[in-house]
Amino acid sequence: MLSSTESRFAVDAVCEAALVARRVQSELVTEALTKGDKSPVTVGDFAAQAIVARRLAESGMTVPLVGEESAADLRCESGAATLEQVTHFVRTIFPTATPAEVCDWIDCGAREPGDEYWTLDPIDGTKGFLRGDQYAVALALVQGGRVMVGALGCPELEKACEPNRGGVGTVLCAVRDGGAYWRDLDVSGCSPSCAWRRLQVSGVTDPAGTRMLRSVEKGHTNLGAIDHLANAMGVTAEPVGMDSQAKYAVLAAGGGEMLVRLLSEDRPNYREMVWDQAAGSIVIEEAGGRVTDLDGKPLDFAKGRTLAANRGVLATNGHLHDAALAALREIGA
Ligand SMILES: Nc1ncnc2c1ncn2[C@@H]1O[C@H](COP(=O)(O)O)[C@@H](OP(=O)(O)O)[C@H]1O
Ligand SMILES: [Mg+2]
Ligand SMILES: [Mg+2]
Ligand SMILES: [Mg+2]
Repeated sequence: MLSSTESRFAVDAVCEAALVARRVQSELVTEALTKGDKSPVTVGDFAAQAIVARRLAESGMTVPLVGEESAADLRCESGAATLEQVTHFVRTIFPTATPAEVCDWIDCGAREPGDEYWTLDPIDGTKGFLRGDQYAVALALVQGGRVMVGALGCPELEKACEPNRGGVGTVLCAVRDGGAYWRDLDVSGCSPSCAWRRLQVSGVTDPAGTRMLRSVEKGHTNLGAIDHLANAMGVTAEPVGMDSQAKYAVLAAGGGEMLVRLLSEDRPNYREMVWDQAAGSIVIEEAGGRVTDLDGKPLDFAKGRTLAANRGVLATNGHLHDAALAALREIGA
């Protein structure tokens, strides 16, 4: 099942980082810095990237890491206080870590994607994290432009199959041609639910019965066009807003049939980042679903840090994919 070196590494790393992120969320939820693209980054994002990068270096795997965050802003004087906070949380895992080491570990993620790479979103859904909603630690191994292993740590997802908050959180892992599985995130008490359970997408085939999942942030998608799409498909249920790749987990577990990332009106030329899609897409595919861009093309992870050859993302339980692509064409999305 999930016995390869790579899948065991991915699960252990996302669990460790997700539990630290959860600790940051309970003790210190605040926007630490604003990045060049005006997006927020928190102590949790930096700490999670430092921890996963350090674990990868220790693992002996020589595959480069492509991570979302960089330590450049922590290395300046204005970032010193944030760096101190980040170091405090990294020391809960690596007690002797120094601020300089923490910066170096974070910057291990600055590598360019080649034929083989790990890609990390240390906190996907940072805006959800700041609001106290869903977020995920997402880690995936890409080879030859295809995702081969993916793991998602979702501290606020109670069960994979429902979009509800709470509980001990959820971890998911998928291996190409090996299936997708989930279990509780925090198994420190190791109850019976620390066993892996197979993920299977929903069997719904009638487009009218589609439960749609979408971003909460209107700047990350196009809410008006999602409503048009729902009308074109005859969907009756209101789309459910959820931050992060936690919504990919819900789709993979059969708690929804479709998720769509439409291009926002203010950034129509936006291209998805590899770490925002890699882990979530293999989890859905290995649960029996289908993932393409808005034109029906497969996601191509061999084009650098972005999915430069793809426009947006459409993921479904497979049964509804062609109907969704037809509706996307009909509304001109
Ligand atoms: N204009 C845009 N269109 C689509 N996605 C965007 C975007 N601006 C930022 N994002 C991405 O949307 C991700 C969150 O997705 P969602 O809205 O589904 O939670 C962010 O990940 P981070 O939170 O890791 O930065 C960010 O990379
Ligand atoms: Mg971000
Ligand atoms: Mg992200
Ligand atoms: Mg992120």
